[in-house]
Amino acid sequence: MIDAISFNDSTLRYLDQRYLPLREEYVSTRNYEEAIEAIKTLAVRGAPLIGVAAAYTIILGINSFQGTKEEFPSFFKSLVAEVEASRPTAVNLFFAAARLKKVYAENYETDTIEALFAKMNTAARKIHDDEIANCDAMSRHGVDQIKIDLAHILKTRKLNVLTHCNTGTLACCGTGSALGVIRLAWQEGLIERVITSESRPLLQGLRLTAWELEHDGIPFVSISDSSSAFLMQRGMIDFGIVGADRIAANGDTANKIGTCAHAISAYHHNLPFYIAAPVSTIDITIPDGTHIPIEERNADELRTIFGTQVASPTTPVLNYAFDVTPGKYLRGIITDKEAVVGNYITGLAALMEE
Ligand SMILES: CSC[C@H]1O[C@H](OP(=O)(O)O)[C@H](O)[C@@H]1O
Repeated sequence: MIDAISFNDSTLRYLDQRYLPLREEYVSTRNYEEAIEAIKTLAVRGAPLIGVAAAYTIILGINSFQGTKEEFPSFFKSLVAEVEASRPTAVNLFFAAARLKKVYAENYETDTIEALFAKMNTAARKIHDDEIANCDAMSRHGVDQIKIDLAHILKTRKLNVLTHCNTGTLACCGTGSALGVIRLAWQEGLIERVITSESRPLLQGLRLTAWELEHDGIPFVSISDSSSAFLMQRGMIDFGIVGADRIAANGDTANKIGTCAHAISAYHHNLPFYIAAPVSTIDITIPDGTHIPIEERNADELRTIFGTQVASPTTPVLNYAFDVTPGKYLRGIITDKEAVVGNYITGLAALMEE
């Protein structure tokens, strides 16, 4: 499997996704500020992987601490705040920070600094291990749901699936969320072809998902984001499945910009459209998608294409990195615990109580 991120010998190592597929460049760092910059610039990206990167970044930070035990609380508080400010939408980042803050709160008074740091290291590694395991569980639940919902097509042929952005190993550490479902469905002989939309402006679909699918030998074709409705109209897409950055209690889901258009088109053509995301992406504290903070990114991400100026430097731009798909457009939300279909308010609440 692709080695997207690892942490050994107090060193964070990651595959810099900004240069894929043309360059496979690994970076190793012990500097937490460099790690924060890697999250901000999408050198590492993808909601689950951002959570893992955030956890390891906090470990790099505490490893750099030189003060006394009494000085640690204020250092730790500002360190976590810096990490949490790196990207606002993917709730996994905050989930990971909360896990480490919990270790701190439960052990600071009683432990030595060394013992506390060892427990935080263990917690960070567990977040990583859990995200890898989540992929396998999500894939199983997702394929089982597809076999139910698309049985009428599977009687006579394999399926063509649309996916958006990148939700594979580069985003999830394991086999992937939506791409993990697609990978397992391919292994089980259910997939004819994957259609991956480019995912402007940073082209996670055209660059990263294409690279992962090519790596696996899975047949695919890349399309412009605006092509999906036309392909659905022509019967070239049987269902869609994408990842998520934050899922509200009612199933409204924030994901890469462009997702909502795909979902509405699928709904119009009566095609199933799924979200695949670990439970660590569900934010049960917010009732609906209007409460999800949507990251706005630098205008030059639109005005240029990987360093080449394509629009006037003064062109006004709106560059939202995510949009929110209302739950009513979703056939199901596939998680590592189960596939939630139908009433998301009760289904997601029940999931969080398990
Ligand atoms: C399973 S990754 C979830 C999510 O993360 C991506 O965003 P980004 O590339 O900006 O980190 C995209 O929204 C994926 O669907």
